[in-house]
Amino acid sequence: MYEFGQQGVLGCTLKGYGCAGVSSVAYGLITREVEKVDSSYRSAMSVQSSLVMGAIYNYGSEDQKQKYLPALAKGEILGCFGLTEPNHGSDIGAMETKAKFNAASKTYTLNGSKTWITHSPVADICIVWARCDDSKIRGFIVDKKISKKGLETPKIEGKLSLRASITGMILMDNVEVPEENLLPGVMGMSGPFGCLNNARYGIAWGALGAAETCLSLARQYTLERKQFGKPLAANQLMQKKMADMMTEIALGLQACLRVGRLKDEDRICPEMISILKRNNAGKALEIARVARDMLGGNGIHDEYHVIRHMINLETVNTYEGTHDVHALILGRAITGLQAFK
Ligand SMILES: Cc1cc2nc3c(=O)[nH]c(=O)nc-3n(C[C@H](O)[C@H](O)[C@H](O)COP(=O)(O)OP(=O)(O)OC[C@H]3O[C@@H](n4cnc5c(N)ncnc54)[C@H](O)[C@@H]3O)c2cc1C
Repeated sequence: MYEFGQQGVLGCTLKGYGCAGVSSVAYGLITREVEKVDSSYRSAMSVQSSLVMGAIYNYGSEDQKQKYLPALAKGEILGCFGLTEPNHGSDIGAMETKAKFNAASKTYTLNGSKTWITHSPVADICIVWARCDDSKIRGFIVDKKISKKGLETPKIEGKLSLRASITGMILMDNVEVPEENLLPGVMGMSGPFGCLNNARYGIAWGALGAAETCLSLARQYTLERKQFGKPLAANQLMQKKMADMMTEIALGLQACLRVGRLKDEDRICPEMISILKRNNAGKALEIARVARDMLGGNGIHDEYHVIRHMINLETVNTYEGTHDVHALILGRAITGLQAFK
């Protein structure tokens, strides 16, 4: 993360606080390049940039911004974003984590658990979303230095996808958070969803980066590998597979470019992001699966990398709104009927 910080890519669309202030298209191009290497690295960048820095930048007080954003931008401290709970993933609006205000001590007491949280075991701060006494969802900066008592962030073991990214839980048993660590600028689900929208946009670009790597590896492999006396790539079937892959990648990138430009003009709606995230993550996963097959037995070996991308993309297709939940969001927009409530 420190190296990302040195390169200026963390929170790079934000203005001030040591951030680069580049366009959404530039941010997308960076996530694409990073995910060509591994989806875990892009996840690290997305969480720190969109989910943690984005939350503080958009909803934080000036003091919170001054205190946390420059250090997060340099990668000197690490953040995580605690939204998903053991009993609530897609239906996160029903979250159970509670925040109770104590007028005497001017603190909030947090109780509940979050799971599948990228970086929670190693994060310095956790953005935690919780339900307050008035039933409204609010965001908190849980600073591990300040709110130690009752806070645990165990690692989730046994993960076969995004193996270069550490994932854990956030367990809160009467954790005291000072009032000044409440994010004052937002109330309700628009808080977490605003952050997720930006992260999903980056994922849409990034997933195609992983797909591009899979196409490139499959191309190289089938050019070199000979069966039936000629390179595998000389077969029409192989060429059609690669033509389909390239077509989906090219169309997906064009859509990212268009939405990125609209985003910079503040002319997007969340459904545009749902189309992009759902299409590009789903298509990238399909491309990775086909590429894996094109490498035959070698395709399952980590030395050839395709299966690593494929298994990573299983997560990319699931987190930040599953493929099917984005379909339901689009279905609601098309019909006016909500199928998931
Ligand atoms: C590696 C990894 C990292 C993650 N990082 C973070 C993080 O940093 N912060 C965070 O808060 N979360 C994180 N997540 C959690 C992620 O966002 C959730 O896994 C995701 O939202 C899905 O929730 P769930 O796992 O509870 O699945 P569920 O919601 O239980 O869904 C299970 C299946 O049911 C389907 N489904 C759900 N509802 C409906 C419906 N109404 N109709 C039809 N089908 C439905 C889903 O599409 C899915 O196929 C991470 C997850 C992973 C795997």
